[in-house]
Amino acid sequence: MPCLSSVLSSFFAIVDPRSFPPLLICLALAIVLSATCRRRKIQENERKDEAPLPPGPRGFPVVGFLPFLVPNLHQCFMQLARVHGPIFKLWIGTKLYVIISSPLLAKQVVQDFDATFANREPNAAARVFSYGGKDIGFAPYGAQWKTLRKIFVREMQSPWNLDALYVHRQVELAKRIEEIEGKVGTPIDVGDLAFRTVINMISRMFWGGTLDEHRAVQIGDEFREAVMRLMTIIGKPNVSDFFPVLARFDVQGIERDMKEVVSWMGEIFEFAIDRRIANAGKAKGGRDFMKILLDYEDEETGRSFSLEQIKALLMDVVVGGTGTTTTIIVWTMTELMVNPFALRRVQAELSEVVGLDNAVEESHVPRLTYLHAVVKETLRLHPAAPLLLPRSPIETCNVGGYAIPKGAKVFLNVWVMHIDPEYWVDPLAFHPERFLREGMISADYKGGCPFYMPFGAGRRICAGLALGERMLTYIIATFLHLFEWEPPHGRTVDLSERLGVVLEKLTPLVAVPRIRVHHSEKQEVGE
Ligand code: HEM
Repeated sequence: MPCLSSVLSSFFAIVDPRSFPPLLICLALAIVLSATCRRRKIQENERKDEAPLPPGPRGFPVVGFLPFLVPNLHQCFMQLARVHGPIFKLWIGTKLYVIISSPLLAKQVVQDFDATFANREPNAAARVFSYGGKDIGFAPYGAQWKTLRKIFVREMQSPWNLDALYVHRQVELAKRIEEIEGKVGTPIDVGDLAFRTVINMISRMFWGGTLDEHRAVQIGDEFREAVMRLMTIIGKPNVSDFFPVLARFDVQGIERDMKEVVSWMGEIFEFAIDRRIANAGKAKGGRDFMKILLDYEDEETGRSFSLEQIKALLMDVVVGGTGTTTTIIVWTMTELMVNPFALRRVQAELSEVVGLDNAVEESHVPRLTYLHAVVKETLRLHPAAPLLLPRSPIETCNVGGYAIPKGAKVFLNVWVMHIDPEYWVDPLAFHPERFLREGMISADYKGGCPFYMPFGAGRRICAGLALGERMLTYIIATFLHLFEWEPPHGRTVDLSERLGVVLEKLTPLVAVPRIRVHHSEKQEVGE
């Protein structure tokens, strides 16, 4: 919900007061009444529970803190934490938001009270996106979420299955390499390149090569367009979320726009599912993701996944998996371009482990120790989701001596924890070596270290971690092994950031590739 301060202006721009005075008066009354009732109810509960609500800025009547929020919420929340402390609250309309900025309190949420906080409450756009919470990312904590997540994490992304699907990642990466070779010496938008690599890898792992090449390429392109549109819609602040009483009016048309894109993507998914069923048995490279979903039958009830559940999961993967992975590829390349010493060290390691006569294989990746440290350091400074995905406790819970009421939206500002000087030496410096020290062994991606959680933690930790990590390291290693990357003549690389749906670079990373290892010496990809 970036740039929330624009909500009111866009709201009043849509609902012209001169043309709808009675409607406007009714809406205003409804807002005031519902805001007052909701806050009073929560404050009464507070008296009953005795624990106070966390401190926080006062804001205006009715709209609360809404007019004061600025873009780059993670930074805005850091400033507020300096004044109000490591746990503070904000009222925005009738919704209560709680922001946690200290590893010790975050640990209570994702470890001590993990089950209570493993719930999510999707906003209006996310409800449409997830077919009413039938996916993994926005589903409430419960049996349906557990089953889908179990199949996705344990079966679809088991090491065995990911190994079996390696050929698809290899084929897609080889295509991008050919493309880069055709553009050597000319500037390339690295974000666009990374995005196309990731989305095509993901699509191919789903359809398992059962679509003909032309249609597969077309689907990749269509997804790219749809994902971009979806990201813009999801990122728009929505007055329906702050005043649920207004949700039925969809005053900004956000739900309407979301329904349009979701139904468009749904049609592509249905086409691919039909083709997958028709081509059963023809898939190459192991059990593709779609087959696992289509074959699933619950052991006790014999029930399979519904079409909507499958489409909702596909939305998570196509949208949740691409933006995050792409932005981390871009940030890693950016950091290496401004830190030539680290770049030289990564490339020296690649020369040693992979060899100058070979292409990178995924089997090389576990031995690229320094590259892993570089990626970890990038994820520390530029976590793709700096506030994670908001949690919503299923019952009122006491954290750090404060009550977090049932239904409040809780953000963990991991970005601030990743640069907390109490836990990190010289926290703002890009220094991958810190992850090679012995004491840092616990700072992995599994969420056990409360001051380092780039993939989240607890039951709701990223469900695509295994796949995301594989794609990320394989793509970066290949780009850096085969090519040298430099900014175009006279241009510098900057590190400014922007929080949209993910934390991305404010300006695109444009770089000029030059051959480092020659194509003729590379291994052929066997499709
Ligand atoms: C570098 C890549 C990625 C990063 C940094 C990343 C990060 C995250 C984070 C921070 C969360 C929220 C966790 C929390 O609230 O505790 C999340 C959730 C999620 N991610 Fe990822 N992610 C990445 C790649 C992927 C990929 C490739 C997929 C799918 C193939 C994926 C699917 C999901 C899903 C489904 C959830 C929701 C989990 C749930 O609510 O149970 N992610 N991710």
